[in-house]
Amino acid sequence: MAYIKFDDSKVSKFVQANELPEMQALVTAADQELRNGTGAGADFRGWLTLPTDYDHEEFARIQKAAEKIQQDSDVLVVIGIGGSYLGAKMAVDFLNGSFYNSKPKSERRGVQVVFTGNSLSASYLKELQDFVGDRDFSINVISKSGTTTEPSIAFRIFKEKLIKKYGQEEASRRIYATTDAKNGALRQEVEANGYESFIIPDGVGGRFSVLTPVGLLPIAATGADLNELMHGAADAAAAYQDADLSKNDAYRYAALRNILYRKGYVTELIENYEPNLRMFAEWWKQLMGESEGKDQKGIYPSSANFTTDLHSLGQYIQEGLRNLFETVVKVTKPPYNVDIPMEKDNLDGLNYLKGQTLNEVNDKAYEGVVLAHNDGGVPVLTVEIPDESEYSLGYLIYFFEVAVGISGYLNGINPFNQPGVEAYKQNMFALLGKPGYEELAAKLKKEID
Ligand SMILES: O=P(O)(O)OC[C@H]1O[C@](O)(CO)[C@@H](O)[C@@H]1O
Repeated sequence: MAYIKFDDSKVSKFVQANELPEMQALVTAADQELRNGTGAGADFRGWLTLPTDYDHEEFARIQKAAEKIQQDSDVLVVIGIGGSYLGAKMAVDFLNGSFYNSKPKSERRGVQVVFTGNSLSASYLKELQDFVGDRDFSINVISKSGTTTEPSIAFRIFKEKLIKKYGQEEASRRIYATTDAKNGALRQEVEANGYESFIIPDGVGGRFSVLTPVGLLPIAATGADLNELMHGAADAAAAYQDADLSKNDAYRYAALRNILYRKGYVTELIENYEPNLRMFAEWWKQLMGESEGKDQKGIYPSSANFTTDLHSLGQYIQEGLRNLFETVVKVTKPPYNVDIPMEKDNLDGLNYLKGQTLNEVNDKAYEGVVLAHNDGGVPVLTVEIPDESEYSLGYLIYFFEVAVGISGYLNGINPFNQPGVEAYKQNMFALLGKPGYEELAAKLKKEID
């Protein structure tokens, strides 16, 4: 039986029986492009084999570094943006729950892990500095280029704090840099100051890098089991190899979302019923959006957190513009369950829930929502994982990574580049007065005035 249960029964009202088989030839062609490297962006397929083909010496070094951090620090400050942030944050939340950082030390497997360098908010940076306060801390700065503005500024600020507290030598021992093997500003700084460093492999783009040191060091710092994470991803890599749509649910998901897209369902909402999967949605949005939104086409990836958003977005999903479809990531057995107390007076009328746990109530909400939204004209796909273990997360990550590779080729784009991200950066550099941008600065100034 498949480890991830993929349920597409709630798209049958919207997709004719012949449509999926008709996609098989295209999926087979997309599979060949992906596997044989004949598709666009082929140099960035390193993630395909990553779960089994990684640097084991470096993997062991990451675990050692995490142990050292756990011994000498209360907090690990992780600095990065985009693919150098979202995967790590998503995994830390998924595996450790919503209140991990607030738990007393004795109830945590690892150190507190906080994230910065993912915005230009001075207030956030200040609040985070105050949060770290006088406590012992280390830094994991993550940047392939080393020149991305947001993490570069945050790194300067936390590096200054680290040097003030420990002096240059000890500060250098508390900085872990995850960056390119040879190139970039951060690599230069590593060489100059002797920081311990980990490598972002060349063939793995930022949004596919969660199973590289980019994600692995912050995850390990929380005490999570990296071997199980990689094991889950490796088993998924083996499970999702067959191009046959009847045997490969990740490919089936890719094909169905393309069928829906061509009918006008141009927005996909990734949904969860567990708050610690909120960041999973953010990771998925980058994976899908940066991979597919190009050449003036692509599904717009959005998200909703249930049941919370049923009381805000629920109205729109039920009755708004009919261009939405939903993909629910469902957890069969969340880590905890809660009994609902019965009250003698039953003033709120809740005693009808007698004998039902909160997880059962949540499951009924899911079932009710799927039926209601389906009736309202919204196709719903469900990707169900058994639990919130490291193994399941590794499996799930790979499911969506391989699906977006196939999906991108089905839609005739290069799923592995992100040229559009540069546009705002160029303008920002010009407006900030960065040397080399004088001409653009003059042009923008005219437009602004
Ligand atoms: O790791 P870097 O070079 O700081 O880049 C950060 C992120 O910026 C992007 O290049 C564009 O958003 C992402 O793909 C990448 O993950």
